[in-house]
Amino acid sequence: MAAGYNHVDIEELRKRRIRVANTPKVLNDAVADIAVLLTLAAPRRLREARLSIENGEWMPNDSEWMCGQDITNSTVGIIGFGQIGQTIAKRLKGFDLKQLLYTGHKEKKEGIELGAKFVSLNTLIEESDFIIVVAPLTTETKHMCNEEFFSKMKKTAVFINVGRGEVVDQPALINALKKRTIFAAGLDVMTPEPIPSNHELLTLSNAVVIPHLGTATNETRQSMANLAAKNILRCLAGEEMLTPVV
Ligand SMILES: O=C(O)[C@H](O)CO
Repeated sequence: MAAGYNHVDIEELRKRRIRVANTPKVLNDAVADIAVLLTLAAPRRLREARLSIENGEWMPNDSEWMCGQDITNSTVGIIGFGQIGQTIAKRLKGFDLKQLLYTGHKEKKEGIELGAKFVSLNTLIEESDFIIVVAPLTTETKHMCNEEFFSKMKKTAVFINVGRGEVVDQPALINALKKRTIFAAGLDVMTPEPIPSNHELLTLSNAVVIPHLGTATNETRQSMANLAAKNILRCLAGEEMLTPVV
């Protein structure tokens, strides 16, 4: 029950003639919502803000205290423009911002229709105030967000990942957050998953980290289960599955 199937050995299954289906589309809205949630939470320093209350450090008389970054009028870059990427872009239109898109595939008319602009990866990294990664894990995307990537980001920029943890060279991200060469990160995915509770990533005040909750709503999990069950029944009946991978 997932859209991504990087955790499944497709070649081996193909060889053994075992059929595989995933559960795309029905989860687009829930994952896009989590992307927007992190795109708001990370720049507004949600983790740090909550901790400040617990630590008795609420400082209402300091006008600069706990200030974050505005999303309105910013430039958001989305890496990966499949169905989830498109759903995120639609939601972000409501924030009056400029959208840059990068896809390893052909430019899609849906992007142009949304008023977004397809650009090179370099342009996206250098010009974005927010970078949202929603790309699947492939041999091309593995560790795509590495030391060089983070070094080209603006110092005030925020990095969001709702795709797969392995798209990011995580030690490079941790380094950038620690040295504050980027402002913050919002992560629904990481390596490994589940992440050990004493992992360094969880100690960083400028990282909002949640445990791969992209599809975790009752409605979406129900739709995913229905789709998976329909695929199984069709497969057993010798019919084409609705969302076949193999
Ligand atoms: O790929 C997906 O569907 C989500 O990330 C859940 O695994």
